[in-house]
Amino acid sequence: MTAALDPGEQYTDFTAWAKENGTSINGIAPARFPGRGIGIVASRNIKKGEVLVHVPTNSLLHIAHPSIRAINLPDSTTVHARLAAALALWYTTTTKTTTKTTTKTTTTPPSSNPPASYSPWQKTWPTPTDLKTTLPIYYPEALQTHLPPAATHLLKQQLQNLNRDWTSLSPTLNPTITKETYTYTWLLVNTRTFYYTYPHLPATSPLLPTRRRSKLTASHCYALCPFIDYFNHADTGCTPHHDRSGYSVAAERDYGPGEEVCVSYGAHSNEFLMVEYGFVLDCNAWDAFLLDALLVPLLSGGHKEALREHGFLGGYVLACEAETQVPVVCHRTQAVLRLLVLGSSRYADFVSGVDDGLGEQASVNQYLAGVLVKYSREIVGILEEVQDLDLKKEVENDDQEEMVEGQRETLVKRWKQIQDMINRAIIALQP
Ligand SMILES: C[S@@+](CC[C@H](N)C(=O)[O-])C[C@H]1O[C@@H](n2cnc3c(N)ncnc32)[C@H](O)[C@@H]1O
Repeated sequence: MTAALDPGEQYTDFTAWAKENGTSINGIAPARFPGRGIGIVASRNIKKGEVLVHVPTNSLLHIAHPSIRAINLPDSTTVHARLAAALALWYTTTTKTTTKTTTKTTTTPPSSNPPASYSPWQKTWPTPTDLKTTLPIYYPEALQTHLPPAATHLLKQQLQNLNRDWTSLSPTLNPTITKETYTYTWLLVNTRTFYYTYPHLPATSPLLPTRRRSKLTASHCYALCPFIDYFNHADTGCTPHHDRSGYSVAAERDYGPGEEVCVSYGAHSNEFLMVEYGFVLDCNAWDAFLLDALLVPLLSGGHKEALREHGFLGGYVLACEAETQVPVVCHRTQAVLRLLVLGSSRYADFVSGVDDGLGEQASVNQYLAGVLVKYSREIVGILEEVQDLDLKKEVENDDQEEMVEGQRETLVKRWKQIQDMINRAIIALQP
């Protein structure tokens, strides 16, 4: 069990503020966990099923909140962009006032900003440096170019989304908001929002991002939840719940005093956690490695056409059996391997269910083992390259050097996890 440390005075103030605003906190407190920032610790014995925290609807921050609605932004602005713009306005106003006046640290943001009374919460957000230390979007290019393939793809998408939001909003934003500040608040939204379907609003409401609840997609369903945003992630943790009354978290098992209580952000692989949240878990039942970068280059144009027709092009997953940690490949991978090894007619029999494909499993396994052995050798080279990179030339001072060394450590850790998964799969594929 990792020791929980006193998080500091601003967290005591924040907890008092949350309670004053109707949040009920039961048997837990914020604490600092080395390597994980702030998390939530059990302050007494907790029984499975106990509600640990409830944040009332009027303390949640989402785009239907009056303070966010008051900010005049183009209709086409995404929910993510809208929240990030609000936090950027708020952050810029507060930090500007704070630096100008040494004696007065509070500020009254313009009426379009979230209420000044939110400032005890804001003071507990991770700093820009905290995010720079962990998130691959801030890695130097030398490290970014060595990300595993699925992480590279996720980072590209993240950058596209950020740039789309910034490009559409920057002409209308207050000029004091720089791209750097907007990137920071956009990433705060990315790492701290919870899934929210606006249950306090009627099913058809002009305040819903799609006017009708039935039309909502995941990209519309974001809310910031003060206090609940201090739960760190574990692969099996408490599941946050929301309804008309607000957001809550109940214990999914018993906890002892001093134990960290985590929620699950979802069934995410370590590559997803790394790009979206800036960490990888040592033990992750949902971890997986995408084999697309290994298998797709082996396909001919005709192969790709056939796979596309059946909806089987890409998405080839190597995962681990949750209980035994034995590597397993998904059905799509079994299909593409049959196409590569046995040809189109046997592949067609397999995908149509005429043939269960078990008769040729040994030769299919052998083929995949060969592909994985080759990749395992490549990983040895990638690890050497990453460890030998001269990152000193990427930095300006000792603090930044420490930061990039931490980034390198996470990247090396992830590659070693992939190497381990691949090597275990090679063994499991042997006859
Ligand atoms: C919703 S916030 C949780 C509170 C956060 N630790 C803080 O200090 O404000 C999500 C962020 O917490 C960190 N985090 C969450 N779970 C983690 C874990 N299991 N290990 C390391 N960092 C974690 C990551 O930086 C992530 O982006």
